[in-house]
Amino acid sequence: MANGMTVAEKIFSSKCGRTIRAGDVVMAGIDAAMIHDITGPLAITQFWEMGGERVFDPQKIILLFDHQIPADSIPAAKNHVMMRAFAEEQGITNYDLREGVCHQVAVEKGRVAPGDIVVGSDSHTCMYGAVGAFATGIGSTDMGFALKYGALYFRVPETIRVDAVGTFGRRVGPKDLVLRMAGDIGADGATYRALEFGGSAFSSMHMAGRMTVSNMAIEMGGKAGIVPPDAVTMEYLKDRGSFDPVDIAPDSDATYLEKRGYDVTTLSPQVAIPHNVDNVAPVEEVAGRKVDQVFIGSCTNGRFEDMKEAAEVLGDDTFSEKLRVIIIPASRDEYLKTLRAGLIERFVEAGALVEAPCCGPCMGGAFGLLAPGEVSLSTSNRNFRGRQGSTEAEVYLCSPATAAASALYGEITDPREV
Ligand SMILES: CC(C)[C@H](C(=O)O)[C@@H](O)C(=O)O
Ligand code: SF4
Repeated sequence: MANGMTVAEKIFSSKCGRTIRAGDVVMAGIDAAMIHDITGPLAITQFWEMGGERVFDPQKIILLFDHQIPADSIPAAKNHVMMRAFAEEQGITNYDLREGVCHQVAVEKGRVAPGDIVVGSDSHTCMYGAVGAFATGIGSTDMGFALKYGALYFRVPETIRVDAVGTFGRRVGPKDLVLRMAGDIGADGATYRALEFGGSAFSSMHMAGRMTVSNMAIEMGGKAGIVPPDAVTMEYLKDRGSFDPVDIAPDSDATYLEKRGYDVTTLSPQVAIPHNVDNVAPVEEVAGRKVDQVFIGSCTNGRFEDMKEAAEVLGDDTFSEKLRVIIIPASRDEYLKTLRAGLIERFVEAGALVEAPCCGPCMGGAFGLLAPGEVSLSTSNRNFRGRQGSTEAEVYLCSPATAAASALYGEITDPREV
């Protein structure tokens, strides 16, 4: 039997100071805990109900506002007031009303380090696996406990290893790869497993792409989605904080529950078809379907690289008048990069509604809701019934390139043909 360890086993072993294997149940310390404007108030209430007076470490709590910012209702505004009062009372300084989507901000501000164990009261917390953290979403009761004690019980997950080799073709990229994975693994195929990503296609992938892939681990049921840290990770993190080097590279003889391989050279743009994230087909199969709204943004695909990908497809053209195009860089930093590159002007000129950093229409909470019968094409991560408004509406998921190409014609379009 192999004796080597996976990244997840290495992270837990290093945190617990002894050998930890998949299947072990351990109480592990938390390096960071993230709450946002929707789940934060619930977690804070749980914290109080557990007799919480002071949080375990104000420096390790991250508090962000993104789902309903600016407030779209009086209850949302009250939540914001409660969250701010909590931050001030507890001396939490890692909080900001203006920065953007929680996951993007947590990573770009250097709040998460390789080898960390991080929890967030949001399912896409798994995105921090892109910098080599074991990061996972938890419920509000667990978060109340984590805020108070700074530790939680974990059952260390078994790992599914996914290797990708090859070079992406023109206008094909990480989102197409992760949609294909979701199609193959299934929406519950990795339930309570860690996904560990590797291979040459990952080594040469920018951090934005790694974040896209790790972000969607939960869409396969994954507890975590980890890209072992390498030179690309350290380069990304170098100006964002000081990080101790950690040796968490998986062993060559690590025990995996399953191994999967992809050659991205032959991958075509992929689309998730309503109403399941694993109902995935190559774009050719759905090309021509009429679209009423295109959304380019979210924690999945709201980074500058995504904006650039969309802008390259747009070129000097104009978006179709037959649909609404909503573009939202995921954070203030990503917005500024997009602005300074002249892309905001280009998008607005082309007819897009460019909004300030927030979750936007991703989960149909704040704005950009769909009417019955309407069709959305979105670079976000979920397309279940009712996700972006009416339960009678349809949501397709795709890459920024496919979204931009489709926005040009008002129908699902293969970006390689633009
Ligand atoms: C509101 C929050 C609990 C939710 C999540 O956990 O993912 C949201 O961010 C989403 O994408 O559906
Ligand atoms: S952008 Fe979408 S998926 Fe990401 S945290 Fe916000 S609502 Fe959730």
